[in-house]
Formats: sequence, structure tokens, C-alpha cells
Amino acid sequence: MCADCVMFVAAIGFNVETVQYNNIKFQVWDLGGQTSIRPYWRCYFPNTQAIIYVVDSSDTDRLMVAKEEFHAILEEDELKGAVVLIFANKQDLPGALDDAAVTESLELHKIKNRQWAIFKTSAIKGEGLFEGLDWLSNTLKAGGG
Ligand SMILES: Nc1nc2c(ncn2[C@@H]2O[C@H](COP(=O)(O)OP(=O)(O)OP(=O)(O)O)[C@@H](O)[C@H]2O)c(=O)[nH]1
Repeated sequence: MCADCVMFVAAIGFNVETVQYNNIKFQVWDLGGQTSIRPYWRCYFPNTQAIIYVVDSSDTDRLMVAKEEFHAILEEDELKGAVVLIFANKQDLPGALDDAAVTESLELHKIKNRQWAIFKTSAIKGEGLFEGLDWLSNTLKAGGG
């Protein structure tokens, strides 16, 4: 780990939780999305089997930024083998883009050589989350990631 990462992880770090689902024990890091902490995402790239990318489907302006950041991390060598689950979140809000529109906005069709899926979710209502985690656990069990 580089010196900056050692300092960041020791001083601030991101929240980590262990979640057991479908006989798989997930160790999940919640990497905050603020601009100032995005450079530290890379501290968590090694040994990552899956990325869960959560976007606010109602915030069309920030979806542009989300697209850029998303494709930048997919370029990372250390994340080459990781499968990707996208949550098009905040579906409960008026004007939220559906999964097809978020797929367009994030240009998901550009993803190559990687298993990925997108699900509409509302974290607040608890909708769509298990469908996404089912896909993820099945994909990992089948050898993805
Ligand atoms: N309406 C609605 N609000 C949501 C949903 N999911 C999260 N929120 C709200 O969005 C705000 C941000 O949620 P966070 O969970 O802090 O988002 P985050 O992406 O972890 O934030 P950072 O880590 O700072 O990037 C909070 O006020 C949440 O209650 C959802 O599905 N629907």
C-alpha cells in the first residue's frame, strides 16, 4: 500500500461491513462519493471482486460526472477482474431515470470483457436491492470476479 493510502486508511478510512447473503460473506466498503475523497478509492482497489456502483437516478447533472468516474475506475488494472453491479437508485423520486435511461447516461454499452448488470432501486423503500444482490452472489458463485 502506498504511503498516502496507509495514512488515509489509518486516519479516516471508509466504513466496512461484513454481510452474509446467499451463502456468500461479502466484505463491503462504502466508498464516499465526494470529490475530495475520490482519490482514495484506489486504496481499496486491490483484491476487489465486485463493484457496486450506486447512482442517484434523479440527478441528471451528476450522472455525467458519475459516468466519467465510472469509466475511469473500469480502466484500472487492479479492477480488471471485478464484476460490476449498478444500482440506479432513488427510483422513488419524481423524474428519476429508469434503468434503460441510466444505462444510456452511464454509457454502459461501452463495458467490455466484464460481467455487469443494472437494477432499479430505492434504498429508502428497500426496493430492488435483493434482486441486485442475487445477481451478484450468483455471478460470484459461478466464478465471476
Ligand atoms: N429519496 C431517496 N433518497 C435516498 C435514497 N437513497 C439514499 N437517499 C438519500 O440520499 C442522501 C445521501 O445518502 P447517502 O447514503 O449518504 O449517500 P452516499 O452516496 O453514501 O453519500 P456519500 O458517501 O457522501 O457519497 C440521504 O439523505 C439519503 O437518505 C433513495 O433510494 N431515495
